[in-house]
Amino acid sequence: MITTMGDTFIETLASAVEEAKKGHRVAVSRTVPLAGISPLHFFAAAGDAFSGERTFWMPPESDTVLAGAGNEWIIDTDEASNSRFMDIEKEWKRFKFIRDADSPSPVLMGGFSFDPLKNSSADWTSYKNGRFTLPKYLCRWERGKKPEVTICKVLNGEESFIEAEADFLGRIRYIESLVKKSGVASGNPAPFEMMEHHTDDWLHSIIEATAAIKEGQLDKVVLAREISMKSDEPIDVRSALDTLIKEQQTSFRFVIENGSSSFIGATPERLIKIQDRFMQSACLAGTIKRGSSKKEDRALENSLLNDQKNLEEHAYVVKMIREALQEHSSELMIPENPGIYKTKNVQHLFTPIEGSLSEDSSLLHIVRQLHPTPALGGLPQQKALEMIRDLEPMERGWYAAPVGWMDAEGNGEFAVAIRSALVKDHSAVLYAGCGIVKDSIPEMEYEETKIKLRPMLSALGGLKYDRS
Ligand SMILES: C=C(O[C@H]1C=CC=C(C(=O)O)[C@@H]1O)C(=O)O
Ligand SMILES: [Mg+2]
Repeated sequence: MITTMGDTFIETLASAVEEAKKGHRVAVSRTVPLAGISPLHFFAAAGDAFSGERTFWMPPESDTVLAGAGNEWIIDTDEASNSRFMDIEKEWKRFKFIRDADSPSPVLMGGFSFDPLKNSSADWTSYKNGRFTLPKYLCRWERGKKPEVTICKVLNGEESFIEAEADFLGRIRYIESLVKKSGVASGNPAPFEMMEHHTDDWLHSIIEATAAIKEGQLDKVVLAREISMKSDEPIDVRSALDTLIKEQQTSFRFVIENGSSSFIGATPERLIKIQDRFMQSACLAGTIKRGSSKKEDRALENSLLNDQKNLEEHAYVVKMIREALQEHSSELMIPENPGIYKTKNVQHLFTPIEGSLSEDSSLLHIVRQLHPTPALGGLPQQKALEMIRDLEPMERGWYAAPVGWMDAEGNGEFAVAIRSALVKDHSAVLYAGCGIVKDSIPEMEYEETKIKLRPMLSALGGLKYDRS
């Protein structure tokens, strides 16, 4: 662990202080090694000083894990139109980033609401229609590299070099103190009460949706429902995250804290990843359960690969993402037929889409263009959104919306926040939805949502629940 500032960083900091005095919005950062601390340990240990200001991102295969603590800066928006995406990008680009040559770019972590035109629930108010944090401390565990932490400070133009230096030294000491803290053991989740809401209305809405589809009003709509949990004790997000890390290894495990709320989930569905102007998206739609033996699992996989209703659900997603990404890439690579993507609880039809990003495009351009894909909204997009507004008895908040991270060099990744829950104090709301096409059968879609609720139910401490 490095305890001094280092000569080159002193120069870097001095020039940052000067730039800030000229009126630039400067983010100065320094990256130091981070030895002996796992992502979960960091998340837990940072809770003492930064509860409500932590973020966590662990993709499938855990290639690059990010954990942030402390809100050094917030970029957020209440904008209800699609310009919310570019508003965030514009604010991010206002920063002048100053860092040592070998230090990676600072990272912004956060996400967007599903539908700004139906987003007034008090539970979600603080999350807004777009909200990102620039963490004070951003830890990074990258496969094949030593873990490190980027300490980031936004200068206000009034600080002297001496003040800025003292502040940085204090932050380096804070990181050292975290490493020494022992990991907090997970307790067993407390007993809880489960409530399922509007089940009959939800089942009826599927009948209405299939009727509208058969009339030709639209091709597909994704309808979601929520269940809520009340516990005798405050819900332990750290322990839920621990379970998701262990049980949901093929999903993006994320936490976005915001004051007393935590949005947590394990979603298998990537929306878009951009690394060095190469983009990767994924179509994930069409679902079947896992088998209890290898043989049964393969049989279920085969039946999903040949099931017309699920293939139709999936094909609309491929069609829309292909058309959207064609505008941002000259050559896209898309397999002709879907494959299978497995999580602990379900199997999905899966089509990856890849290509290089055209010059004038950016990560948030693509997020704006794709959200919501027909895996979360429907087709045509606007008609499906209207139907969701009309038929769903709840507000989605950030459920099924893009969450992720981006750096200052155009790289980043967003997933869609399904298999997720909003946790606050003693209660949690869990969400699950299903792609409805003309042949959807309400009871079967209901069973599908039950399987999709399992990862979060397991993480929060209960696997079973009964319909009320
Ligand atoms: C909307 C959800 O799942 C989507 C993603 C994959 C498969 C889906 C399906 O088969 O219906 C859904 O489109 C959810 O889990 O809440
Ligand atoms: Mg489905």
